[in-house]
Amino acid sequence: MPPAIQIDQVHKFFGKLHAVRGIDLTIEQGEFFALLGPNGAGKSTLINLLAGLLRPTSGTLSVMGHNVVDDYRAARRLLGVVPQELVFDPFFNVREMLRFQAGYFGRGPENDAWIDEILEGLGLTDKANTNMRALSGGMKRRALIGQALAHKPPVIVLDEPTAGVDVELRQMLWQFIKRLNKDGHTIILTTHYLEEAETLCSRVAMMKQGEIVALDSTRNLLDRFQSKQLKLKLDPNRLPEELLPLKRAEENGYVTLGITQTGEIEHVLTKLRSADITVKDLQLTEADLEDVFIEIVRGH
Ligand SMILES: Nc1ncnc2c1ncn2[C@@H]1O[C@H](COP(=O)(O)OP(=O)(O)OP(=O)(O)O)[C@@H](O)[C@H]1O
Repeated sequence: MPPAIQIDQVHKFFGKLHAVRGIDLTIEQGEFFALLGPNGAGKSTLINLLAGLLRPTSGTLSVMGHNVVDDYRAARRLLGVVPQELVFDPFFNVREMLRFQAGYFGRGPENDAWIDEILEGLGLTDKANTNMRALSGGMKRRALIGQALAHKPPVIVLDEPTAGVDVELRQMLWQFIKRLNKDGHTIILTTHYLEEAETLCSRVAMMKQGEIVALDSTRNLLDRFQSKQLKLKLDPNRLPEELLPLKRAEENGYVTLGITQTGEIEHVLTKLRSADITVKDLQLTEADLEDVFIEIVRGH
């Protein structure tokens, strides 16, 4: 079984700008994978390279074993990418647009049941006969996601699918995408909502300045980094010197300390007690993917 995605030593230059710097990445079939990184890290460039919209300066990329340059048609048919902009004839209604898109990739009437599923999964059933021009911005966005899925591709790339989308669609979209993943589709997601990546994705790559700076299971990333935060309400100017190295943040009268094990809480409290500092409130939270992300992106 070929991997869903195989990327070997890929570089991409835009003039002098080295946007993708020697990426190696294998994503197996059936994974729910997150590609994260700050603005300008190179995520969209990598996705555009996968979709054959850009050519790598060097290196190779393949989708389900098909090289995206030499075997473009086959690779493209196996991939569903939400386009940056809707490309459709404005006179089509939603169902016609989806059918047309599927037809472009060689699917015929046998695909109609799938199109019904997409319409339902994205909450578009009652808009199926509405002209594309007449859709609201949010509905157009749903149609855009539908367009990427219309030919039932085994590998689905969602680039910021929930940016600017309301809560209802977000929930609906995730339910639908989770089901597709359960049915065997490989999902690759880029998002700035790290909570989404944390709850949905089993493996994460973090990119920075064209490179992958972390690649691991979500669980390992969360475990590897300092995993707890202790928030204390106290006078920040009186924090004993021994505790300063643990300090991570200070806001609204709370000081946040990073700790690795619960046993350390006792140590912190003893120090505060002996310095005669009153703690007015105390909260203990697990670090999340956002903390890991900030730590990694800062550290490189
Ligand atoms: N067509 C292009 N021509 C020139 N430079 C480009 C082009 N596309 C992207 N870049 C540059 O390549 C770098 C990577 O951009 P890219 O859009 O891949 O980042 P990103 O990680 O997707 O960011 P964001 O989270 O903001 O979408 C940036 O410095 C960007 O300005």
